[in-house]
Amino acid sequence: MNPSSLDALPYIKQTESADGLPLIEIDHPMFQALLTKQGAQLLQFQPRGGQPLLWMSSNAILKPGKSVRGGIPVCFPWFGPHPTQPQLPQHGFARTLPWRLEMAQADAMSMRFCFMLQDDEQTQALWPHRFQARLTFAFSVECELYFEVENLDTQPFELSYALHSYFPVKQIDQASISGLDQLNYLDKVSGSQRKLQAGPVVFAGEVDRIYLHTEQPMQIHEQGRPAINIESEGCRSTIVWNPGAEKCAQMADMPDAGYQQMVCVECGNAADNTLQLAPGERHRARMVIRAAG
Ligand SMILES: O=P(O)(O)OC[C@H]1O[C@@H](O)[C@H](O)[C@@H](O)[C@@H]1O
Repeated sequence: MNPSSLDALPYIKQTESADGLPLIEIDHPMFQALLTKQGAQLLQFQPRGGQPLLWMSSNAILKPGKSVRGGIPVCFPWFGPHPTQPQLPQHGFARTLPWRLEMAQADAMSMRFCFMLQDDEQTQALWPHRFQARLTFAFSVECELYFEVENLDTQPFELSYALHSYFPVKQIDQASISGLDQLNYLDKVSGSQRKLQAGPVVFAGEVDRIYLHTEQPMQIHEQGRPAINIESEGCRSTIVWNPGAEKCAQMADMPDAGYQQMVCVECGNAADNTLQLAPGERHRARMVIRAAG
C-alpha cells in the first residue's frame, strides 16, 4: 500500500508527536482512535458518545524507538524477559519497530487497518527466525484485533506474545476482573509460584500474574458494575498487571499516582502456553474490547 492511499482515506489525519513519533489520528462518526505504525500500536480508542476503552499514561514517551506506556503494545516474539538471554529487550522487539501499513479501509460504520512486521537483519540478530506477523484492527463502536504469525523458516520455532492492553479504571482498589475464577496462575510477585484464583481478581498492591489456559470472556468491574468486556480466541494466557504504588513511583513514564487509574488485562500465549510453530504453520488469535452494558 502506498502512503498516498492513506492520504486519500477519510476521517484520518497523519501527524507527529513532539518527539517525532508518526501518528494516525482517527475521527470517525462511530469512534475516535489514535494509532502509530511503531509497534502497530493502538494508543487510544473511544466509541462516539462513550468512555475511553484504553488508558495511556499522561507521562508516556512518544518517541521513535521507545515503547509507549498505554494503549495496546504488542509483546512479541517473547513475553517478559527472554527465556534464556536476559540481556535482550523485555517483551521482545515488535513494540519498538515500525510495522508496515498493508491495508486501510473506511466506510460510514467502521474502519480497518492491517499492519505487518517481517524478519530482517535487525530482528534476526535478536531472534534468528524468519517470520511474518500481522495485526489487523477492525474499529466500529467496539475494537477488534486479529493477530497472526506465520513461520517462514525451515525449522520450527517457539514464541510467546501478549496484546498488552492497558484499561482505564476510576480507582484500582475498587476495580475487579471476572472470568478468571478457578484458573491457575503464575504469581510473578512471589517468584512465579503457581496459585489458584478464587473469585474475581481484586487489587491491593502490586499484581503481576500470568493466568494459564484461559479463553473465556472477562469483564472489568468498577465498584461492582461491569465497565469493559474483553473476549478473545486463540489466546490461552491472560496477564493481569498493576505495578502498585512503589513500582509505579520508579517508572519514569507513569505519574506517581498513575497506577490507581489503570489495569492491564493482556491476551496472549505465554509461559505454559508458549507456542511452537512448524515451518509454514500459522497461529491466529482475536481479541475484542467493548463497553459493557
Ligand atoms: O515496563 P514494561 O517492559 O512495559 O513491562 C510492564 C509489565 O508488563 C507486564 O505484562 C509484565 O507482566 C510485568 O512484569 C511488566 O512489569
